[in-house]
Amino acid sequence: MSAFGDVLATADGSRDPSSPYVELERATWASLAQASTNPLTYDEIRRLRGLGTHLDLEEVQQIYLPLSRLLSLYVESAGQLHRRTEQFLGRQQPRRTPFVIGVAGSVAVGKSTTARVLQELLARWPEHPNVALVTTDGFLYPNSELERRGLLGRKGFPESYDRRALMRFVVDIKSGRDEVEAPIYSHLVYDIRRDEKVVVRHPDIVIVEGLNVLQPATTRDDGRTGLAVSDFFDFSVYVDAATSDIQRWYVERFLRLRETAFQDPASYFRKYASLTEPEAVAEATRIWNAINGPNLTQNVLPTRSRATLVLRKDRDHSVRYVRMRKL
Ligand SMILES: Nc1ncnc2c1ncn2[C@@H]1O[C@H](COP(=O)(O)OP(=O)(O)O)[C@@H](O)[C@H]1O
Ligand SMILES: CC(C)(COP(=O)(O)O)[C@@H](O)C(=O)NCCC(=O)O
Repeated sequence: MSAFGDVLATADGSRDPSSPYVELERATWASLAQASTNPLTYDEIRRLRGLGTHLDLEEVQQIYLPLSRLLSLYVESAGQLHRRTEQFLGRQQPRRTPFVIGVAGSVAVGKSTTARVLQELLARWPEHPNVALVTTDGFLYPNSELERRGLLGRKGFPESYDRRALMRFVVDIKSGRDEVEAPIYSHLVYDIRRDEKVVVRHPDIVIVEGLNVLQPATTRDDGRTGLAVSDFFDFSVYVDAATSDIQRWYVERFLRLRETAFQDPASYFRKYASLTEPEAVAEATRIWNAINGPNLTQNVLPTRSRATLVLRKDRDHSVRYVRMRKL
């Protein structure tokens, strides 16, 4: 890690005035919920629980609602800044580019759940109803290409993605193109779906969720450093938890999938459906130790201090504190 990285690592979580972060304990953060106008009815919040099997109603109200309000403030300010900048430049481009939010974190930490809840909540504000969600797994190379590159056992590592295509996607969004397509990954068949794409049309906000969205730019063969997708983010959230908890959530999810999705005859993981519980725990632990754990340590965790905001979870997924960059 660079000297600068060390400085940030020490500052992580600090309430020291010299830290570039401000940290709010759960109770303080949750108290902001009362001040936020709630755009959802109680029933609508209840329906959100369908997104994550164990998503707690209180958690949505106390943590995700204030977060969506904060994000909404940022979107509003970006609109104001856009108008003033256009005025300054003597231009009159009426439409600002979509506001792009990156959601990063380990496999099984709860990125998809966080991103889907934020999508639902943000879309309730009339100022920005069109909120698109794109997951970066669509940008993984197809299995055939991963095999050709010797990367089948490294799905989720930075080199397993078509980073050029992901960058193109984000650049197209931030250029203000009306329609942008992204490929789709199927967890069922464990490969890219060649027959389908997701089309993002006139979004107000785009959430880009994935393991590696905060990866810094890589140095190219000619020695020049390129751009990183996060250079085009207006805001980023890192979903964080202790590694031992994340590993447990991974194994628990694997056990649940064994009883549900893995039963599907089309599932690539059909072979796991017939495992006994101890065998399933052993297999999930093996996959964690071989792929997702090392990827977390080597690639994902080092990007945490690049996020605008960190949601730190406790062992039951409840958010213990929120840490954000000072403005
Ligand atoms: N806020 C939450 N409260 C309770 N359970 C959660 C929460 N977020 C995620 N989970 C559970 O944790 C597991 C991983 O979540 P998921 O969103 O699929 O993670 P990721 O997208 O990071 O792999 C899932 O089983 C999910 O139901
Ligand atoms: C598809 C993933 C790489 C996640 O991708 P993301 O959406 O974060 O870009 C991950 O969920 C995964 O399946 N990891 C590979 C572990 C394995 O090979 O089973």
